[in-house]
Amino acid sequence: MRSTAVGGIPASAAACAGPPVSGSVGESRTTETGAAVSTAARIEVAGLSKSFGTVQAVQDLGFVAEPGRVTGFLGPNGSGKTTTLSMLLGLVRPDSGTATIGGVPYADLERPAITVGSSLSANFHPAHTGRAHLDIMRRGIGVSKQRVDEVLELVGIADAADRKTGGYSLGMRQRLALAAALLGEPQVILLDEPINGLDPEGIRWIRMFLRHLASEGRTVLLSSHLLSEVQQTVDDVIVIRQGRLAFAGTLEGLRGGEERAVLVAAPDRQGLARALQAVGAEVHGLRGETMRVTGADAERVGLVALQAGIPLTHLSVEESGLEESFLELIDGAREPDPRGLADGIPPGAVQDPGPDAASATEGGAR
Ligand SMILES: Nc1ncnc2c1ncn2[C@@H]1O[C@H](COP(=O)(O)OP(=O)(O)OP(=O)(O)O)[C@@H](O)[C@H]1O
Repeated sequence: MRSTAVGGIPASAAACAGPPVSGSVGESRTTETGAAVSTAARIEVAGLSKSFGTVQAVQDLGFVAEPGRVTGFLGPNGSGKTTTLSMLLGLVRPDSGTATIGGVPYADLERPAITVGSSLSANFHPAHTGRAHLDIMRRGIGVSKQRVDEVLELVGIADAADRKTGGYSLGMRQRLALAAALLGEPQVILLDEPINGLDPEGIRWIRMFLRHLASEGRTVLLSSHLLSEVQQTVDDVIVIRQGRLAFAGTLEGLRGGEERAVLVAAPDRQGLARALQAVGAEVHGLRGETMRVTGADAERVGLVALQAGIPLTHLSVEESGLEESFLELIDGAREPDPRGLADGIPPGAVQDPGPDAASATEGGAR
């Protein structure tokens, strides 16, 4: 079957549907679009630590990334994201702790390259064409030649398939890395900085694409050092700082659950302020021509103005303090949020560290 794509998104869920995940069976639920979700594709990291010489790259890290959701794995440069992803993929052996997929370490998965797709070690030979690169990879994991054409279509680089990757732009390389990750139709997709280097159209495309993959019940985990880069894509966020968990939970949780103020402007500011205070709202003064109001949502503010006969020239909800919360977490000004942490790590997520958590080479995260 050759997949048809509309705006880069597969026309049907079947276009990218993959085989069931090997490993533990687990409970099942459905996504908002009705796709089946199995905990067999859940990523769980518990008590994970890794040092390189004197550098403690990852320290007692624990989080869960759920199937059917896009999870952003965020932290500044050098905070341990790649090391963690490498441990999940069995490329780096943890000093302690576990990193599992459906409860099973990568190296023990029945068909690891089919269960998990990753862009982590995306190294393209500059003299190879995109198609040749994918063809070598598909032989390694044992999928059909036809699948190469399918993934080239899916990621929108079919036209460049027979050009050498040495001439690819960064955006094209990102798409090729994603194509490689999708070759085995995996239920779990790990992407290292997939948005970096994409143009605005590419960013819009990858956001829709990743959301589509999650809507099919897949687990999508993507790293980034910029919240702004991923905040329109992710459902959940994991923030790490100096190798330690700083936050795990939903975007709303990261925002801190704080009320978002309403910004309102009217020629009769005094009258509007009085009318709002009369219903218990707080008026916090002016931002230019605009008043900042809490204790009433935008609908209520509009209604109060209408009832007072005061025409409005502006009514909006204040931008959230999401970026500020994130920056405070990563520069250490905000303490790790126990509410967020509890959100992200269900009871029982912590497991005994197993000596065989990774069997592969001690190659390092780079
Ligand atoms: N193979 C290695 N040998 C020595 N130190 C390493 C190795 N891999 C990673 N480190 C160190 O571990 C720390 C975490 O690095 P890591 O690459 O995991 O961070 P990161 O969050 O992915 O950073 P970036 O966003 O810059 O890619 C850094 O101090 C890094 O220098």
